[in-house]
Amino acid sequence: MTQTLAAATMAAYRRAAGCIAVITLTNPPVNTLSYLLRESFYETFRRANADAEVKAIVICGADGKFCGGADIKEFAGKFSGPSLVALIDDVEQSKKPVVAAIEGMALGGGLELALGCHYRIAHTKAQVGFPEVTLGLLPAAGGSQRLPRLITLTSALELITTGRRISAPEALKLGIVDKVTDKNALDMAIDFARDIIGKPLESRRLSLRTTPCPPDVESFLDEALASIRKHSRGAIAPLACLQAVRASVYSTFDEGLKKEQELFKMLLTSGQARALQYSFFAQRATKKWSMPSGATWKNTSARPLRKAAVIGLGTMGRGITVALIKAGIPVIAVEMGLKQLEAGKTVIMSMLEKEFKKKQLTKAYREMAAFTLDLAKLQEVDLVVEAVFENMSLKKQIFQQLSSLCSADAILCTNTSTLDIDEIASVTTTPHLVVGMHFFAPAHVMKLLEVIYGPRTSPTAVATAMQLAQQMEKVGVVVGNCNGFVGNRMFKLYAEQAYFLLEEGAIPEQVDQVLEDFGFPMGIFKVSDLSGLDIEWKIRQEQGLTGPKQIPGGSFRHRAGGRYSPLLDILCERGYLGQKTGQGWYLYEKPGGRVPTFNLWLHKFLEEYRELHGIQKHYVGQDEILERCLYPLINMGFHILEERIAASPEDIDIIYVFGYSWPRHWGGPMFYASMVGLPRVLDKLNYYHEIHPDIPTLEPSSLLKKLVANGSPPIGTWGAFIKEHNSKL
Ligand SMILES: CCC[C@H](O)CC(=O)SCCNC(=O)CCNC(=O)[C@H](O)C(C)(C)COP(=O)([O-])OP(=O)([O-])OC[C@H]1O[C@@H](n2cnc3c(N)ncnc32)[C@H](O)[C@@H]1OP(=O)([O-])[O-]
Repeated sequence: MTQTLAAATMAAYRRAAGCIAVITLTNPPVNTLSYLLRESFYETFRRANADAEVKAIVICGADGKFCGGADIKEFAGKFSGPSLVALIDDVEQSKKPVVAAIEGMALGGGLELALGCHYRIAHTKAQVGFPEVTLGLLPAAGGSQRLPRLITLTSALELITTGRRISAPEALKLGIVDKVTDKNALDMAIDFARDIIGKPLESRRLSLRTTPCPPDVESFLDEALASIRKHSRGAIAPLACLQAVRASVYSTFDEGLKKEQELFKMLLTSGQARALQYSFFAQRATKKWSMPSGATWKNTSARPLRKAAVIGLGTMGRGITVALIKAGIPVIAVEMGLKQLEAGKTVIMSMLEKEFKKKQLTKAYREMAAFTLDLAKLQEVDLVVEAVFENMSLKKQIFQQLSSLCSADAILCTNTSTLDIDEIASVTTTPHLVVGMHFFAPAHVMKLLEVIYGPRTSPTAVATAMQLAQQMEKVGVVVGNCNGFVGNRMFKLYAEQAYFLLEEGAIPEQVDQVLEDFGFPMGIFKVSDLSGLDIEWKIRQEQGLTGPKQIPGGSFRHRAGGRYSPLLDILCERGYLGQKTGQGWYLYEKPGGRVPTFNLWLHKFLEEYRELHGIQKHYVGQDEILERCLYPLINMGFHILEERIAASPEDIDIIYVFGYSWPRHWGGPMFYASMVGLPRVLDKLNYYHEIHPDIPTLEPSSLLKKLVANGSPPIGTWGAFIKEHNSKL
């Protein structure tokens, strides 16, 4: 019965069952309540209300989607047209019963509109929620006042402050919707509307209710405040959401609405809301990948994947196997030795058990995982992910074998985090099918996937990897081939500066505190302890910076053409590898311990180290810690853009938000730079470079200098700027 309506933005009007007006929100692709739709809705709703033959009204959305909320793009401009608050008030005050028929989704303003209706009928597959907080906002069309009046305060607070989207059956349990159907929600809503004609509506108007409260509401709200403060990592929207919900408890509905508006205006003009909304669109933009050859997501098709293989069942290989199986792709998991195979199998099966139990999936996942030592089995797979140690000769050896064992059109992926994709591809007979798939640990949990193309990688291989990312519910970002690609190449400078700061007088606790106050869940030294210092140590060895393969020519504190901090190497040589050995930058109660405590040995060692090397200790303040750690990383981001390794600043930012826990409310490193102001970033880099001329990575990139010289254009125009100036840079 749901009709496909014309693609014009409008609130379409029709009559059903004689006396029911059906208003269809129509604004593809997700029926956002844009200015045009609000204007049209205002007129259409009045028409339905004024028509004496109409006895009840049903509101639905075109193409099986009720409404995706306010149009986020409009937040950046001047507000015009009828306000959503007033429209929803009209709906609630209507003397005729109004029923929302929710299919697809009712999010943000869409759910607020539904809450203004007297009844809500939802399709069982529909989702509802208030995601505003994830955009740095709060539900500001009465949602923060109506929801707590409808359901328990605990649930309302949880949904509004986290932005969690819930299924229709859960919404029914909580009392947000009145009925759920697995048939056509619109048909049901029309029948329902006919049945309630003439019934009293007062009790259905949520604005007339009071918020039901738990007995000791004050301490409940205080506890909620403390918990939000602890978990919000500096984000202001969750706290504003709490304040709005609090107003629903202590104020009248109208006063609450006023408070909601006040808080909304404050949030809207905050940098955090801009950053989060930028991040929303940036995430979607990464799907629209392109390669320098002109190949894009639009003109390239992915290969179908029926079966995959994973080689190497260490931590990464195990996570990747689970991620593939969760995405419905059967996997042949390969190891070189029986012991490793058995160990990998045991862990993978228990991970799968947990995953499938958690999601209550009944799939026969056991049959989707096969374990073998026999590489010949790889003949039957469409894609292989190699996940062995970060060692070039080992990887080359494996790819050579793959090349002769796999079918001629199998996509060959490497999970390297730093190594040259082209060199790996060079040993195969199908270098066009070799592509990097850089997963982040734990691979079955972390959302990011860097998809790396070498100079010979075909668009089909990239499209297939990106398609696979989507199938695994990951955020894929296509990047070019260079040492460390985008994420690790930038991260290296962040870590490096942190070590330099220790040499110059800082302590790990201080550095970590500043980074955590900025919004990282963990400071760099805690992260290093958690992942194990030896990971970086091995990479340094592989790069010839330390160890038996060290390239001659450097000195103790100067290698590879610049300053070098051997602190991490020294700790590793002494066996201080982090949590797993009970000591690293911090001290732990035992090997495998999780709680970092003050490491007296390290503090003494740092003093001795400075003395031995004649390093003048200086006071390292908060600003210096933040600027020294973040600005060189950002500077490398500009190099990466300039070299076209990343196609846009959005790609870099999404890599950082999803792969490196960059606080989302700061948008990502490149957006953060634009917020701080490019001239400031440039000045500070110049300043630090002058003080530390032996750290070449502090020297500002030519792109940064050029952008500043051209008046620091907005981030959205950097792509065009780079294209235009690339030849001159
Ligand atoms: C006073 C106001 C108060 C109110 O409380 C505030 C709000 O409501 S705040 C809003 C609260 N609402 C939200 O936060 C909901 C945000 N939206 C979503 O979560 C998902 O888009 C949704 C689940 C709806 C569909 O998922 P899916 O099927 O995977 O599809 P997709 O994700 O790929 O999107 C398709 C295209 O639509 C675009 N677009 C989407 N929504 C919006 C929007 N609101 N605006 C603008 N554009 C939007 C999106 O950019 C993309 O464009 P493109 O050019 O094709 O790349």
